[in-house]
Amino acid sequence: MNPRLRHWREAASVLLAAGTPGRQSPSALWPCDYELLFLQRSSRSGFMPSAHVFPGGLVEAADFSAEWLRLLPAAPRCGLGAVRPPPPGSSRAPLFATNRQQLGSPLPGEVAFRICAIRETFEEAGILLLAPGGRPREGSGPAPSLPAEQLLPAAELGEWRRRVQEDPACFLQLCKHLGCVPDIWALQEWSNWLTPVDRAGRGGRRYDTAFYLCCLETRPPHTSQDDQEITAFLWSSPPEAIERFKSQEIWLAPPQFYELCRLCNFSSLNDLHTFNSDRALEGCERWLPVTLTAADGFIQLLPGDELYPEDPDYTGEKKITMSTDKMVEDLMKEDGSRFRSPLLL
Ligand SMILES: Nc1ncnc2c1ncn2[C@@H]1O[C@H](COP(=O)(O)O)[C@@H](OP(=O)(O)O)[C@H]1O
Ligand SMILES: CCC(=O)SCCNC(=O)CCNC(=O)[C@H](O)C(C)(C)COP(=O)(O)O
Ligand SMILES: [Mg+2]
Repeated sequence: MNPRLRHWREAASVLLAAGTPGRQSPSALWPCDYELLFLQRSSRSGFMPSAHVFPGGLVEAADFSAEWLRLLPAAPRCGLGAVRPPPPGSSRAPLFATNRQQLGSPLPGEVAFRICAIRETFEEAGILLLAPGGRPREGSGPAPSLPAEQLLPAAELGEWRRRVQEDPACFLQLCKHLGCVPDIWALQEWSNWLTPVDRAGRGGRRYDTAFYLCCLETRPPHTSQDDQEITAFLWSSPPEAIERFKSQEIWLAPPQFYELCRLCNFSSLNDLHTFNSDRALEGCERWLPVTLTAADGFIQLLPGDELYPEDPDYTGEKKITMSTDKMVEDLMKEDGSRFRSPLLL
């Protein structure tokens, strides 16, 4: 078995952004013309119960099925643009760089992870991110998105959703039935996060998650939680979501919080899309947060932070823990940490 896979379960997640033209921004300080989809996990979940996350989940064998190659365009990487080779001395995040053919998978990882994120978005939120079949979608702007309710009557769509939840292979059957394909071209690489060693879920599970960004040119599509894994949904602009987190109305794990802070650099959906169309060509680094236990709380260190270890313990086998007698606030002053307020873990 690939040693990497012993430690992490491969997963994909999508930051789904939709335009809100004309909507009065709730904060004059933080105007924003788009919202993001958050899903609240069940309180019974074995990993991050009740947290607000982006749609996503484990990659399934069906996401790597050779049958997708009959539906998707025959172009290299199914028409996905090539990511620039990493500069000398650095490497592409292993999740994206792994040679899937050597592992016996006919589909490149960059295609299969996108299919996974799109399938999970349908299962968890009832949103179908599809494009007409046959050839890569044209145009480089935000994705037009086909409204699911125009593709199928609601009852039929609900039945397909139930089938896909039971058997991920049914997602391919649904696409065939509709003459559509997962809109893999609308998903751009955004980031790659490893679950920290000390934050593993029930049974020690840790995830290696590909995060994608998908900007829809339309308003937020019809959304409905599955009432199983997901108990509620929320469309919110990044600054609003941060306010909700600070007031403890919602709880976000550090990766989601960090990504929201990055998104606050963009008040316009078009600017965000344009920025990431270029940035995505650079590929992603794999980030492992490392916990530093302070006298009065915890800090999650990230690559680039002064205190981030040079050789982080990726697997937890070295049993290295980091602790200090200092207070969180003092550490943050010293370190010039990117987080302006302590995270409540
Ligand atoms: N009613 C429910 N309550 C809590 N968790 C649920 C659930 N139905 C499904 N799940 C969990 O949701 C996860 C599936 O997520 P996804 O499809 O996004 O990968 C599984 O978690 P585990 O992986 O912990 O078993 C599954 O057990
Ligand atoms: C304090 C708690 C933490 O810091 S845990 C860090 C959790 N974040 C991650 O592991 C990275 C991103 N993970 C996710 O977005 C989700 O966990 C998921 C999409 C992998 C969930 O998968 P599921 O199969 O349970 O839906
Ligand atoms: Mg999930």
